[in-house]
Amino acid sequence: MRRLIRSALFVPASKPRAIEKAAHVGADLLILDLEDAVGPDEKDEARARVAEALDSWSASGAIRAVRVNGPDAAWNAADMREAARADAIVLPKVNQVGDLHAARSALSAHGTSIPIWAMVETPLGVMNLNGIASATGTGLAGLIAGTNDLAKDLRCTAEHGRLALVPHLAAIVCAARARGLYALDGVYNQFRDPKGFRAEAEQGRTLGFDGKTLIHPGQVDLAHLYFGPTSAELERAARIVAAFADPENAGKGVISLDGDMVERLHLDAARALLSAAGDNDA
Ligand SMILES: CC(C)(COP(=O)(O)OP(=O)(O)OC[C@H]1O[C@@H](n2cnc3c(N)ncnc32)[C@H](O)[C@@H]1OP(=O)(O)O)[C@@H](O)C(=O)NCCC(=O)NCCSC(=O)C[C@H](O)C(=O)O
Ligand SMILES: [Mg+2]
Repeated sequence: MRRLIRSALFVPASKPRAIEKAAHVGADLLILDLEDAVGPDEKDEARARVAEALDSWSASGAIRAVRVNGPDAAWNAADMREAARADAIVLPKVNQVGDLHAARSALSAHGTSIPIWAMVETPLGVMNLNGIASATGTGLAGLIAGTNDLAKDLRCTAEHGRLALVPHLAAIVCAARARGLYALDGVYNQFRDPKGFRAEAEQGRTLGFDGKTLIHPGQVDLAHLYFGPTSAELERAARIVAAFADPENAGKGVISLDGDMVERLHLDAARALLSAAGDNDA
């Protein structure tokens, strides 16, 4: 059963202090960024830090990923070589399924089959979601909404509870769910505004995202709070499992629990939740 990924912290590879700090912040996924957080003049120095940064995160318990510069960038080939050391790779601005096949080939040439996370952050990427999400043979693990780039390219504003982005976010979740992939929400830029973060995290959870991408360590605990599971959800799941295990309910398709109708699909969801929570505790 798959583990929970509630928090995915971007860590600029150009910031040694942030790399050091990231090892201890408790994020489920750490994304060492070689792309937008790193200025053009810092790229080579940042890339040279990848191996050491990944090593320094090996005891963190997090999945360690590297976000490379996109296939059109001059830095891409060198980035791919270093990223092949990670547990996973994050590809920015995925426009079509061919981008995933190209990345898979490059990673194979470096002798690795690490999972790929695709950032959906262009109008073309949203339009091609079906094909992108169907590319599970490329080792695709999840979709990540890139809300800053998407808002820029759509020329929409990120106001009114992300009104203009919501249809695209829902499409990303739907594509991920249809193919059994993770779906992670975009970042919240106002990193000193916990109230605004809470509202956006709640919205992301409501839309069905598994977790949220983050830019600051102060956002990790809040992401875990919103992308749960809460202790009440865990207790409820345990009660559902226990109820179906009761010999009185043996073979039943539907039972009554605390005034609710509970079906076997709820039992499956309860088992998945308990298993994922157990994996993260391990
Ligand atoms: C946003 C920041 C530039 C703010 O930096 P700063 O003002 O220095 O923050 P603090 O002083 O509050 O930092 C406190 C300590 O925390 C460490 N820190 C800060 N950020 C991180 C981090 N991301 N990971 C790990 N540690 C971090 C500082 O080093 C301080 O440590 P200490 O000295 O011990 O107290 C900064 O937070 C930042 O650079 N964040 C990441 C920005 C980033 O990665 N951007 C690119 C990814 S987002 C994106 O591209 C999304 C997508 O593509 C889209 O299109 O939407
Ligand atoms: Mg982006």
